[in-house]
Amino acid sequence: MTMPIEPLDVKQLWTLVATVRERAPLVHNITNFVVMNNTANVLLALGASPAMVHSLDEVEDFVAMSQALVVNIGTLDSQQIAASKLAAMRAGTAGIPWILDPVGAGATPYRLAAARALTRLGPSVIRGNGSEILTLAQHAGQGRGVDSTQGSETALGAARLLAIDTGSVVAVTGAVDYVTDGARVVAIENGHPLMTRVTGLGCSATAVIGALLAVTPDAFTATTAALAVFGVAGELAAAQARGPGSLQVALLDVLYELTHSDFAQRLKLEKS
Ligand SMILES: Nc1ncnc2c1ncn2[C@@H]1O[C@H](COP(=O)(O)OP(=O)(O)O)[C@@H](O)[C@H]1O
Ligand SMILES: Cc1ncsc1CCOP(=O)(O)O
Ligand SMILES: [Mg+2]
Repeated sequence: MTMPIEPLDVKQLWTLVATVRERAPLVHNITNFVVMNNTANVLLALGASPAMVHSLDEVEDFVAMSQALVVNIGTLDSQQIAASKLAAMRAGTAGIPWILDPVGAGATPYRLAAARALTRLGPSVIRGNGSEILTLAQHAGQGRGVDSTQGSETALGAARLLAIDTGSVVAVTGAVDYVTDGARVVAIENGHPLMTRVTGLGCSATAVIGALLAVTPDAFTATTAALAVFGVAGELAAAQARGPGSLQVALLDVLYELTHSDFAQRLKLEKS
C-alpha cells in the first residue's frame, strides 16, 4: 500500500538539504569527462564542495579527507577503473559513503564487467537509469544460485533485486524515480521530460545523492532527499526554460535558491 509523504517527513528531507548548505561537504568525484563541469556546478549550486580527482597516484589520499565519494564510469578506461576500485576500497575502510553510477552498463562486456566489479565493493547507493539497473539485475546473484529472472522485468523489480543482491540502496530514475533497499520503496514523480535532453543530469542526480550521503549515515533517506530536491529543482527549472540550453542554466539557479516552501509545495513522493 502506498502512502503520500507526511509534512514531517518533508521537513526531515529538507533539513538534510539545509545541512548540505550549512556544512558544504567535500564530495570527491571520479567521474566522466562529459559531465565533470556540469556536476561540479550542480554540487556547488546545492551548497556542497566538489573535487574532481581521478589520478591513481592520489585518489586514496584524497578520498580519505572527503565526506563522500562519487564513482561514475561514463568514460571509463583501465586507469580510471583501477583508481575507482582503489578509492572505493579506501572509502570502505575509512567508513566514507560512496555511490556508483553504472553509466552504460551492458553496452559492452568491458563496461558491464567494470560495473559489476564495482557493485561488489559495497557502494552505499547505486543510481542508474532503467536499462542500466535492469542490466545489472539480470547479472545479480550469478554463481550464487539466485534466480535473477524473477521480478526483474520492471525497473523497480530490478532495483529491488539488485538492492537485495548487493546490500546497497538502489535508485532507478526516469519518468518516476524509485528508491529501494530491497524492502522499502519510495516513488518520486517530479522532474520533467526535457531533462533527458541535457547530458549529465542523471550523473548530476548521482552527485547530489553523494552530497546528501555526506551529511547522514542513512543512505535510504539521503537518496530520497537527493532525488526529491533534484526532481523538484528540475521541474521548476523546466517551467522557466525555453529548451535544454536554458534548462541546464536555470537548474543551477533553482538549486541555489530553492526554499523549504518551494520544496514542500512541489514534492510528489509516495512511500510503501
Ligand atoms: N520522463 C521524465 N519525466 C520527468 N523527469 C525525468 C524523465 N526522465 C528523466 N527524468 C529525470 O531526469 C534525470 C536524469 O534521469 P535519467 O534520464 O533516468 O538518467 P540518465 O541521464 O543517467 O539516463 C533524473 O533526475 C530523472 O528524474
Ligand atoms: C554522453 C556520455 N558519454 C559518456 S558519459 C556521458 C554522459 C552521460 O550522462 P547521463 O548518464 O547523466 O545522461
Ligand atoms: Mg546516466
